[in-house]
Amino acid sequence: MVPGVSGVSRCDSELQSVRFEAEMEESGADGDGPGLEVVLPEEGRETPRCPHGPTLLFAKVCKGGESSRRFFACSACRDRKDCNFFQWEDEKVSEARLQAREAENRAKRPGTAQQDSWSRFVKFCGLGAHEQRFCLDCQLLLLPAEVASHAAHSTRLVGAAQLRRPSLLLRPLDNKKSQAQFLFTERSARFLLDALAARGFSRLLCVGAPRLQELAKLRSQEQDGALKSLLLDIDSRYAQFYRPDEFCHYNMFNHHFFGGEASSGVLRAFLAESAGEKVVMVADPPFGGLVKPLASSFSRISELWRKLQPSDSSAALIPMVWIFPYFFEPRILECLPSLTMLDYQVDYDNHPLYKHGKTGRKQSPVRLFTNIPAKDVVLPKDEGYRFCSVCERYVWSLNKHCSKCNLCPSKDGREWKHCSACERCVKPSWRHCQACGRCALPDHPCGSAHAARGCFLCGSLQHKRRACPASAARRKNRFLTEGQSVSGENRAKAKRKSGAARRNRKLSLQPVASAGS
Ligand SMILES: C[S@@+](CC[C@H](N)C(=O)[O-])C[C@H]1O[C@@H](n2cnc3c(N)ncnc32)[C@H](O)[C@@H]1O
Ligand SMILES: [Zn+2]
Ligand SMILES: [Zn+2]
Ligand SMILES: [Zn+2]
Ligand SMILES: [Zn+2]
Ligand SMILES: [Zn+2]
Ligand SMILES: [Zn+2]
Repeated sequence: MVPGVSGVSRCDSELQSVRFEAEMEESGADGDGPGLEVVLPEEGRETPRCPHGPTLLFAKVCKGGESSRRFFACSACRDRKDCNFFQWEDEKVSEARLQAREAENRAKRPGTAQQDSWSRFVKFCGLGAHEQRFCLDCQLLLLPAEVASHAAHSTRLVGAAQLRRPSLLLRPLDNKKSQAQFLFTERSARFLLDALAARGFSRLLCVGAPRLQELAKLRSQEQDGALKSLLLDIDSRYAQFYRPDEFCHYNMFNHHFFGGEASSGVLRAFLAESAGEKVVMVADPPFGGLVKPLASSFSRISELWRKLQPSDSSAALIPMVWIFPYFFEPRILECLPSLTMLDYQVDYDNHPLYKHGKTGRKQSPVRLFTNIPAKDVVLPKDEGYRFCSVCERYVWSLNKHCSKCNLCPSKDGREWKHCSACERCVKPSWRHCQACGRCALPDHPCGSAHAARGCFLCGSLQHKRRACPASAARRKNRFLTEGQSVSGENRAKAKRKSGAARRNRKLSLQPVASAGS
């Protein structure tokens, strides 16, 4: 059976959404407003399942804090083509439909167990050089008996070097033709590995970071296996290249292991063996904005790690590096307050925009969020980073320390300037507007409702939605909420029913994080 490439669809709209967020951020919009929210249920409450594991519960937040009829949808796929699961929260589902759904979930579950993939790989490695064929159409290493059935496909010979670099061999996942599976440049991957090795970490848990895993493995082979790594990723093509203890087919939006107990046991064993060895998690999720479900999964990994540590361990979170755009900083810190954002700009080989060395808008917006003390993560001087002894962290060259704010204020890599009226540093393109009483872009809609916009829920100008007491009360209800965009016919139906389809289409590109300014 051909290992399926299970739906990784969040990424295509990510590029759009990241661009849009950058624009929104530039315009000073803060991302508060009406939107779809993910509601993480109380522990123990089961949600219906799609082929990608437990679904998430979505609610549309309306003005006044009311939320509309809630529905379940796929946690991993944004595109209906990849997963069209839809169910109203209060919908009664017939036994027949439940059974049909079960059958569909089973059928769509990738059929190749990790162990089978590994024995195929061992067989493949034992073949002669002229027999080692990879099918480009099916993205599959072919055993001799399978070659005939791929005769009409494009295939190529692969050697040991390619087998060690699956991220170069496999086509980066995309959908709607935009590049989606953004792979680290050698510069960024090498920096991460060096920085973590310098802190004494010898076990690397790569969540959604296949290239980091393969470079860690190569490095380990050069260093007598000193570095151990485990990859958790939804892209099951990687199963072809790794031992069962090196890869788990995993959904990071709901902490779901497609391989069941056997697979979650691999993570447990990896974390358990780490007693005495320092383990670090590096996660590079798609930039879609599901911060709270991600934080929840990372917290569950942390919980497992903590239980396996010697009893004197009091750390709440596993040492981690969460790689995400800087404008998600408020959202990430709201969920995991022990993380700090570092100035290091992560760049990607196959990203059309964000390349190292560019300036202004072309700089990568992707940063590291970590609970490793910032002063211990040495950012490379030759790339333009320096140490700020007041802030006790390494910062980007243009991030100048402001003595009035007493910090290095820049988030986006540009040099920010202090506004004495606002009593804070702002982006270089902003000007202080007397009418609005705050800094904004020169062409902002001055004095309009937009400029003076207060809390979306209660209308107060004193706070934004996230700080609204109404919103806090909702959270007290032991639900976590999260801005999220959803697409798909069924979901669009839900929006139309609530009379907001047009507005929400706009919202599907709306930032869920504030600009951090
Ligand atoms: C932005 S790419 C990061 C790749 C990383 N920069 C590297 O070079 O190793 C996102 C990764 O997350 C994976 N991914 C996407 N959705 C996922 C999900 N729901 N659960 C787990 N992994 C997912 C993708 O397959 C991809 O490998
Ligand atoms: Zn699904
Ligand atoms: Zn094929
Ligand atoms: Zn400083
Ligand atoms: Zn300042
Ligand atoms: Zn100002
Ligand atoms: Zn104004």
